[in-house]
Amino acid sequence: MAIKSGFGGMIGHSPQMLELFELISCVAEDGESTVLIQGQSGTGKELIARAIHEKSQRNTAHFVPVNCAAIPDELLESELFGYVKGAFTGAQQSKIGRVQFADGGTLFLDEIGDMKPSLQAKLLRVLQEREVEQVGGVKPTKVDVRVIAATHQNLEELVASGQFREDLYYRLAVIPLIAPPLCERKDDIVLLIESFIEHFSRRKDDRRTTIDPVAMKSLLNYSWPGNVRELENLMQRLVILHRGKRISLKELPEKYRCVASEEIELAERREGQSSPSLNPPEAEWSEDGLDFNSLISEFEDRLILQALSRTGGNKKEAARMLNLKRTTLIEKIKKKNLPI
Ligand SMILES: Nc1ncnc2c1ncn2[C@@H]1O[C@H](COP(=O)(O)OP(=O)(O)OP(=O)(O)O)[C@@H](O)[C@H]1O
Repeated sequence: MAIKSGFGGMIGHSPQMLELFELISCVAEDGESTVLIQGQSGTGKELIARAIHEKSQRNTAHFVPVNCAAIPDELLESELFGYVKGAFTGAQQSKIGRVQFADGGTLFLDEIGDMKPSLQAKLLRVLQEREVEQVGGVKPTKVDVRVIAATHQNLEELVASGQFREDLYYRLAVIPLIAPPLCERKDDIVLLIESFIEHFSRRKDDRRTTIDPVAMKSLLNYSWPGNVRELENLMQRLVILHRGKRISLKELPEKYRCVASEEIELAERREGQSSPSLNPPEAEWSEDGLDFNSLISEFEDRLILQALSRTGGNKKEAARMLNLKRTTLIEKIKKKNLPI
């Protein structure tokens, strides 16, 4: 489930993601070269492929995803290349395959490392000759597709062990892209959490679920082996179970509690203290009017403390959320002597 914002539905502001967005724009502009996306499961490989398609001139034709690992070997060939009437028992009429369906558009071959060798040879032909031959057919048909392949496996190792054709590997890897694992771009975690909470909250009502600083720190410490998919699923679960509440460490499932015991104690001590309200302070109108500067300053304090509490004390993130320069935020915290 993709969130409809960010770059082509991709959320991220870490240097790795910004670099990736730039690469996607270049690749989309070119429109022809084959792309190989490598990365762990759940890192957004399909989102990357969709973004390349959507931002390219091919976006008026189909984006056709095929998961090579999910379709049994014996069916994958006819799914990809189609078949002519009578090609095998049950082929009562001809059917075009997904390669042809993607004509003018993009064919996304997910889990390409699982494709069996005989199909790899047929795919190589599509890439080299730009033509496709249906199962049982005699005449090849010209096709104009951009192929984007993806895998969570190390294709170079598969080539070295003889499980993947070297010639196909080089044909696919004209433009290699890496989807970075979430643990290597922790800068994105807070942003992703906020986006997912907003997305899942919007469904029923506007009450917003929030994460307290220690729970946030714990989520930042976690290693995220399932990457963005795992984070997305956890946020969906938390929003459903604790709609509109403030989530603390105890609401997180056991494996996501990754802070030292001293911090847990500290969190428990802080539990008693109320969190700063985001509402503007009550204005006291007297005959002389009101103290404009101190009211504004008080509201400023609340906004800063809220931002820090939402980011687990991360000043860089808090500054981003407040749309302030990091140095400006640090100056304000010092000048106001805020309790952080
Ligand atoms: N940068 C991102 N911003 C927002 N959502 C993301 C991002 N990356 C991944 N997702 C979401 O995470 C989920 C998994 O993404 P996707 O299917 O593209 O990953 P994948 O690498 O192709 O996974 P797999 O290898 O298991 O097929 C999707 O719901 C997707 O919308």
